[in-house]
This record gives sequence, structure tokens and C-alpha cells, in this order.
Amino acid sequence: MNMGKILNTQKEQTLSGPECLEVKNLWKIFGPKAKNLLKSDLRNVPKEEILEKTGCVLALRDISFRIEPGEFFVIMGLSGSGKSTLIRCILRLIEPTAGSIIIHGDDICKYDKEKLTHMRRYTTSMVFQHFGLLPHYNVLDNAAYGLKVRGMSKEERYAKAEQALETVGLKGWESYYPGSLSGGMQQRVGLARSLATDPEILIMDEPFSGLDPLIRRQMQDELVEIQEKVKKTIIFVTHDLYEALKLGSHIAIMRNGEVIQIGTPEEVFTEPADDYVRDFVQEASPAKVLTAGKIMKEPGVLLYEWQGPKAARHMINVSEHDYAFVVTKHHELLGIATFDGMNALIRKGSGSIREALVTDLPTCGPNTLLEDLFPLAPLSPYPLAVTDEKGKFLGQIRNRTIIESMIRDREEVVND
Ligand SMILES: Nc1ncnc2c1ncn2[C@@H]1O[C@H](COP(=O)(O)OP(=O)(O)OP(=O)(O)O)[C@@H](O)[C@H]1O
Repeated sequence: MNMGKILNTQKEQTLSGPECLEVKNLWKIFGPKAKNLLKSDLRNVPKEEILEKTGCVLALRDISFRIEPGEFFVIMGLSGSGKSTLIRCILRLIEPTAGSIIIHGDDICKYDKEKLTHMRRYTTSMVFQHFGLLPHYNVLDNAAYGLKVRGMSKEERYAKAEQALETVGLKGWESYYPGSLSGGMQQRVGLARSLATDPEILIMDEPFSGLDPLIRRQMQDELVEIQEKVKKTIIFVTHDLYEALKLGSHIAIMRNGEVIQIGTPEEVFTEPADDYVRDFVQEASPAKVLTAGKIMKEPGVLLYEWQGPKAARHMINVSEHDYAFVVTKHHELLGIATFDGMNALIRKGSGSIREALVTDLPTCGPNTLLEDLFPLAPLSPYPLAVTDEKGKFLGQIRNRTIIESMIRDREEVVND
């Protein structure tokens, strides 16, 4: 068990704030007199021994982690590892045997019925594996359902539901009924229903596992895009390591009721906590084969140093990003111009865009191996710049691209 890893990660996550969710020393034991069992120290007693001696099932053992606002937190584990029990405890659909769950600085394990109802209506929202749609409600009414429960007026809830349906790409499908939609579309409705309520924490329980592989990939890509837009805190449960690595900003890997590792996808790759993860990583990993030059992309916006701050601000503004790479006329990389930086220059009234560049950027060469990109990526909030030996800008690599390249099908990598 990689306890050191868990502790390190917890120490590193020093950000504190009332909005984050924290699970502290959570235990769940199913069976009679479960609480009594915890009077003795069960930390090192195997699950099987507990079952044999007491007839009780240990589902969660001393779980602790913290989720920061806006994080995409994936709980990954094989069947029976305790994922569902954990999220049911977080929603208090079942009672933890011991421990606390802190949301907004409050231990929700102490909430009465009224506070729990409020939390489930306003703070959290759940997307289910089997969609959970009402078959006799059309798409719009399904998407508006969470708001109806809150008692919101029809006009207001429809407006919010329409907006959420647009976010998930279902504009124009409002009057259809769930039965006439494909699985992928039904799950979009499920997602829209959750987004419409604007929850702080979106909990998704294996939402794509009922979908066929192609649709599933498409939904994963779209969820990443949606998350980049709405920036919700997402707790996503899956038994698929590929999906976990693709989606998560942090992943908690569960086995036998324990969290055996918490880390970023990069950490899971470089320091897999158990044989299952290690095998997957070795099997799938093109880290020692793929190079930066193979996975780099053209930058979203490229500016030249002679462009004025106003033109630069405009170009950044109309792009999907809030930054742009800036090069000389010989294409040497100078740095990154940000929207705020250009704004400040304009307010000052003069100056070339060189004056307001972020220049402290990690760069790599086109032949840098994927495995050597891992330590570079977290050094900057911007994509990694690929340059040749003369400093000429060749392309950019987003953090997510690094991970996606790691988990592409092996065959695809070999054929690259
Ligand atoms: N109501 C219950 N009574 C007794 N044991 C239970 C109950 N619910 C779950 N368990 C046990 O708790 C353990 C964790 O189950 P859980 O359903 O949380 O796992 P999971 O990782 O979500 O699995 P799956 O992916 O198959 O849903 C298992 O050993 C399971 O048999």
C-alpha cells in the first residue's frame, strides 16, 4: 500500500477553503453492530478475516482525501473495491460507520434531514449510469427536473434547462422523449439535468459505462470540453483506468475498500501503486517511444512581436484561449502574451508587446521523449513550447495531450 504517496499528496494539497470537499478517516462496515467493531483497531485486519469472524462486510477502510474546487476527481477501482459505497456515503444515501465528510466547512455526517435535502438539491448533483430519466417527460422537462423540485417557476427553469441542453449539444431536441434517443443522447440529457441546477459538486457514477466504445470516447472528449467551460468540481467514478487517466486531474485508486493511491495521471504513470496499474502502464505506455515532435500541435494563436497590443488583445480575445505564443520574424520564441498583459499595456498607453510577455517558460526539443515531458508540464499553466536548437518555435503541447498520448491504444502508437 502506497501510504507515503497518499500522505504526500495530502500535504501537497495545502490550499484550503470552505468550498472543497474533504473525506476524513471514513469507514463503512455493513452488518450488525458495525460501530462496535471499530472499538478495536481494524486497520490491519484483512477484510476476509472480519467477514469470517463477525459476518460484517468491510466496504471502506479509513479513507481520507481532499478535493479542491474545480478539480476533476476520479475514483477508480475494479468491481467491489468500494467506489459506489464511497459516493453513497458522500451523498449520505448510506450512513458511514465512522469518519467525517466536510463540505463547506461542515461535517455533513452531522446534518439532519432538512440540511441533507438542501445539500442534495443545491450543492451536489448526480449523473447516473443508467441515465435516470423520466420516460414520460420530454428532454426539456427532464433537463429542468432538478429545478422543478426546487420550486422554480416554469419560465425560469426552462431558460436554464435550454442553456444546459445547449452546453451538452442537444439544442433542438427539447420536445423529444428519452425513449427515442440513443444511449449517448440520453446521457447528455442526464448531464444537462445536473448542469441546469448549477451544482458545486457534480457526482458522476460510471456515466459512460453503458455506452458503446465509440460513443463513450466521444462523450469523454465532450465532458473534458464542458468541464473546461463550466469548471465544476466533478467526482467521477469508473472501473476503467483508461477513462480515469484520460479525464482526471486527480485520481484515487481503490482496492478492497482502501484508497491505495491518489495522484495526478502523471504520478499514476510514473509511480503506479500496484501491479494492476503497473501492468496497464507498461502495456499501454508509449512513454519511451513517442517524442514531443510527434504530439505537438500548431498553437491556437501565434503573434509576431511587431503586432500592437490592441491587435494582440483582439486576437487573444477571439481565440478560445487567453494567451498566445509570440515569436520574432525568424520564428524565435519570445514568450507568451496574455489577455491581461496586453490590457495592462493598452491602459499604460504605449509599448511593444515584448514588454508584457511571460518569458519564464519551460521548453523542450522535438526529440524529447514523452516520459521526459511529465516533469516539465506542471511548471507552467500554459502549453509546453517545442523549439529547435536555435530557439525557433515549432509547436505547442497541452498538458492533456501528454496524458492522452500516453493512453492511446498501443496499436495506434506503433502505427504512428
Ligand atoms: N448493502 C450492502 N450490504 C453488504 N455488503 C455490501 C453492501 N453494499 C456493498 N457491499 C459490499 O461492499 C463492498 C464494496 O462494494 P461497492 O458496491 O461499493 O463496490 P464498487 O467498487 O462500487 O463495485 P461495482 O463497480 O461492482 O459497483 C463489496 O464487497 C460489496 O459486496
